[in-house]
Amino acid sequence: MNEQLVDFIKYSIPLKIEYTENKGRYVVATQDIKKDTKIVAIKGYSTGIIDSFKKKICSVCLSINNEGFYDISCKSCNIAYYCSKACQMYSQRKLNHELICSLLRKLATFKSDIHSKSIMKLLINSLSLKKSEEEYMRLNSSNDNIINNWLSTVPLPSDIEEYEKELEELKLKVIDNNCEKNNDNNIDKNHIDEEELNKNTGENKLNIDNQESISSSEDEEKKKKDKKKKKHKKKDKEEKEMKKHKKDKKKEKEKINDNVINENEINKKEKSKHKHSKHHKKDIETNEEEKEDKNIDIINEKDVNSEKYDTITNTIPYSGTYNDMMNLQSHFEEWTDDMKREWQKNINFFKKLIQESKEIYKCMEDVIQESKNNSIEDINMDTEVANYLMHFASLVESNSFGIWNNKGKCIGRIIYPFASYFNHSCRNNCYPVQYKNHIYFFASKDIKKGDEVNFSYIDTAGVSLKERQAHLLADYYFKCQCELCCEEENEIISSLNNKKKKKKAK
Ligand SMILES: C[S@@+](CC[C@H](N)C(=O)[O-])C[C@H]1O[C@@H](n2cnc3c(N)ncnc32)[C@H](O)[C@@H]1O
Repeated sequence: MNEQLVDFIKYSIPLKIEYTENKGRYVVATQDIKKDTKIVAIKGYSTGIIDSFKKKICSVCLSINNEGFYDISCKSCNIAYYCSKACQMYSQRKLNHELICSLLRKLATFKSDIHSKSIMKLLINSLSLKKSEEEYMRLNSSNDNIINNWLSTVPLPSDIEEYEKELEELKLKVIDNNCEKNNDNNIDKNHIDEEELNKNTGENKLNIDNQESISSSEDEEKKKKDKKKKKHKKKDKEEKEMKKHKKDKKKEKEKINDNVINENEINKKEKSKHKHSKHHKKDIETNEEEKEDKNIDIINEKDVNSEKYDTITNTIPYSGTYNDMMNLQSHFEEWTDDMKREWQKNINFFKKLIQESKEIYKCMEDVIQESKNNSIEDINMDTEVANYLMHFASLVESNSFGIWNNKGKCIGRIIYPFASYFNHSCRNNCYPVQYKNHIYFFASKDIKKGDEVNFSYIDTAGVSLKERQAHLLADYYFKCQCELCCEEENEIISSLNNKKKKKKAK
């Protein structure tokens, strides 16, 4: 259990992982850390975005569009939205989107609670990442090379540059083709046909070398008309969305005015109330309402652009692998039969769903086989898929973080495998801040070499021992053994003992 699951030292990060029986693995400082220091930035591995927010967040780099909607999307599933063509291409080429495209579409139509659906989505996304990892290892034939940008969910600036270059080349190719085919030879390079480009970057048919040739001038004419029509349609749609968005905003403002609180006040209130960002089931279930009890640090662009939030210093440059994620703690063994029964409907659906993609089903078989250490003939896939999904659900509940928009709504969940070794403490010495696909841990006080580094999963200010313990048990399935809880418990025990002694003495 005490194996070094992430090599912090390799990245000059002053942390290591240790283990105790009652608290499991936890993070320890290997040198003194000053208050307010950025201790580490960790990349996310996999996400489960809630469908109703799909247009507000780039499914690759997790940029949130707080003002409007992203309009680049996978036309086949209409589930994955992107902030840029580079992210769209990244999703197709490196994240195996086409393997899960139809699964995501079907999952969106399944009637279940958003909590369970986001877990199933997270598992599907993770399985496609596992396929990417296998592909990468096959091509590089070395496990050591696994520590590579290639595996990370988010493209690095260099990846985006590479794709943008490809996109430029693609543009030039299309222009060249047009020039060759068009006798007039008077196509303005700056007015590159977006449709043409989309055709070549579109889902499931991204093949730069295999460009369609341009047909006769009649076809050209027809294409132009179609294009105009499409443009009008798109414009209409955008206008409608804008109007709706404005209407919603107006309503929201009216609501705020009703309460005689302005937006600034709300933000201020939220910021002071919600410090941290671990999330639990309820966050997802109640995401449509303003939440009472979420822990979130909302950071604005100005802060984000400061050095404090760079992803170079003290950063682990890869997000871990599927196995790193599955190595995390789950509390499935403590699930009651009732909890298992609640999942039955999801299990039946999920079993059928994954069979729709041969590759993903095979991947599922492999991971189950690996976890059971048994030959596939001796495995009852029906039972094992059910157990695997519930075990995964428990793992997600214990380890995932909420993704929040600037209104404090939980719009999805994310797993950062290497951030999951931080234990909870009601007397924490660090706090996390999330931005895009990274989580940053900052010291909230001076930390001494050898101290445990921990953050608070819940709001603890002014909350009694009994309430804190009940909250953690109900939402995170553990009895808190932090320093503060142990101290307070000991105080209660010794005062009870004193009372008993006094009674006896009388
Ligand atoms: C995100 S994980 C933290 C890493 C975990 N200890 C491990 O070994 O993987 C959360 C789990 O760690 C354990 N844990 C975290 N903080 C704890 C605490 N203060 N007291 C007891 N157990 C704790 C609980 O089992 C909890 O479900």
